[in-house]
Amino acid sequence: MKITVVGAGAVGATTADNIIRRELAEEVVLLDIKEGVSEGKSLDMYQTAALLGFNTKPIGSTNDYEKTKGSDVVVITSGLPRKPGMTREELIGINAGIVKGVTENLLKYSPKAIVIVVSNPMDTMTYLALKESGIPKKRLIGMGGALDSARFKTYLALAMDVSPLDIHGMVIGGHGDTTMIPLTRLATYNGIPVSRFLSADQLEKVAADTMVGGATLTKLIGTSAWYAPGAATMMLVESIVRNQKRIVPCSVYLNGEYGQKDICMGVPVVLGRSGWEKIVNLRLSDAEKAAFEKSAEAVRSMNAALNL
Ligand SMILES: NC(=O)c1ccc[n+]([C@@H]2O[C@H](COP(=O)([O-])OP(=O)(O)OC[C@H]3O[C@@H](n4cnc5c(N)ncnc54)[C@H](O)[C@@H]3O)[C@@H](O)[C@H]2O)c1
Ligand SMILES: O=C(O)C[C@H](O)C(=O)O
Repeated sequence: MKITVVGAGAVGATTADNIIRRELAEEVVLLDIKEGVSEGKSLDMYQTAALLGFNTKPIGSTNDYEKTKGSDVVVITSGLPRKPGMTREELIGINAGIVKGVTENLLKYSPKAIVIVVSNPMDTMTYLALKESGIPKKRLIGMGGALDSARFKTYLALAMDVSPLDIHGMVIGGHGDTTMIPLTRLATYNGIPVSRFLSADQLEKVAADTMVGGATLTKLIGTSAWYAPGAATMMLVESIVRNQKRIVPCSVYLNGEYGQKDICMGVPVVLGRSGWEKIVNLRLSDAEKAAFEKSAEAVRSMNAALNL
């Protein structure tokens, strides 16, 4: 198994680090345009092997795609992160060009790879990667819902003062401050609805905090987050390479599912060795359906800005 991560910045390096620690491949290539950075970070990571005990080898590459040849899974994290006060959508101008070029290069050397898009605005970058590359839809996955769901579970666990491990819940819709849909109605504490433990006001606050989870961290840190994004991306890679068939909300191309066509946005999918294997059809309430439609409208208007 060979995995490539493009972008050796905060998210890319953290993703690669998590992947090698869990030995999800024999080789992990980390590629960046900045001279020496991916080589340096890869060597630094490999120097933890003797301390942490793993055998996966990280390989750095300064923009040399030959080294990525034959990758089974490729992850795209290259692109600008937002600064405090910005929306993810404001990154579209610069990141569209980066994602387009990187996708082309990756598929030239790894035409059969499963592609995971992380760069923001993620749903639109996933759509762009699909339209520009023509890659089969089941091999293209946008990472956002896994992270948003982890934040949702964390805020629920904090409000209930319990372990996040015992919380189950999903966030679907777009990966934007106003487009996410935390599915509070379906969230449980080991199978027991969370509404048995938290008031409607508390649940509303958890949902609101989840939606601005990325913005909150960006304001605190000065740039966007990387620990949970890197772990969430690794979790997608793990479900794919170990064929775990986990159900994870991911941004995938919809062709009528959830009432939407020709758009990539977050819905629960089963992730296995061939990519996303099927879309799980949740029975949404009328309010959730309306929120999904509103979210799709916003994602669609962002896609229109690509002028494809
Ligand atoms: N989808 C999500 O849930 C999620 C979560 C966190 C971050 N993000 C997004 O991921 C992206 C990266 O965030 P970050 O914090 O790692 O940023 P960063 O600035 O730390 O790293 C980005 C890296 O991309 C590299 N890069 C730029 N153009 C490139 C190219 N053409 N080829 C190869 N590498 C190139 C840069 O040199 C830099 O090292 C941002 O767009 C951010 O908004 C998405
Ligand atoms: O918030 C951001 O801009 C980065 C990422 O999408 C996140 O949710 O952490």
